[in-house]
Amino acid sequence: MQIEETALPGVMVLTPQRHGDARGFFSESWNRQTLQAAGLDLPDFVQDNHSLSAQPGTLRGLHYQAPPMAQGKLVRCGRGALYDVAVDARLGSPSYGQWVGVTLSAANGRQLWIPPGFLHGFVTLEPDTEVIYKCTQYYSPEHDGAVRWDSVGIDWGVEAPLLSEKDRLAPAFVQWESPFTYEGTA
Ligand SMILES: Cc1cn([C@H]2C[C@H](O)[C@@H](COP(=O)(O)OP(=O)(O)O[C@H]3O[C@H](C)C(=O)[C@H](O)[C@H]3O)O2)c(=O)[nH]c1=O
Repeated sequence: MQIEETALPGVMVLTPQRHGDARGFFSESWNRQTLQAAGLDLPDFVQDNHSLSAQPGTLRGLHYQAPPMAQGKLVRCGRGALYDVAVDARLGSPSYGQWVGVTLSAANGRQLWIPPGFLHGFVTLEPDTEVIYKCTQYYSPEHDGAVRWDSVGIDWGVEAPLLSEKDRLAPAFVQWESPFTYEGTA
């Protein structure tokens, strides 16, 4: 397991080992002990999500669930490729409003760990991209929210992405009141 920090403290890139042979490869996509041995102790996951986006240039985000249903997410790509983005939304954080983006693909096997308190969004880079992610809290529509994709200064690499109605109507980051507060940890 390779663990890399990003420019945003707390947001990490995890790349599990792949055991290749003439058939293809085998990889343990999630193993708590492996991460603990590497010094990374993530919270428990309670829900796995899986989405398919048929068109490249599909953008889902920027999303969050407010406390007490805030979600940490471990995101990976099952098919295709995506540019995955996290934004620090914790009021009082030294990196508040800052973002980081990582290309995740079925080919590179990279995963992005996004702690609670961060907005999450992605834009797909290939047709029929499938995104699979583990969440540390259950889905709660009452706590679900969105911030406009183009209001944080993120370089998505697309001008006119395919958006849901919810994402089209989301408030801009500067108008949005974050429900998250920074607690002095990464
Ligand atoms: C998130 C979620 C959604 N749903 C239902 C609700 C809707 O009927 C349908 C599509 O939901 P939504 O349009 O919110 O899906 P995305 O736009 O992919 O949203 C997700 O994409 C971003 C990038 C995320 O990080 C979040 O997990 C989530 O906000 O699935 C569920 O049944 N369970 C769930 O956990």
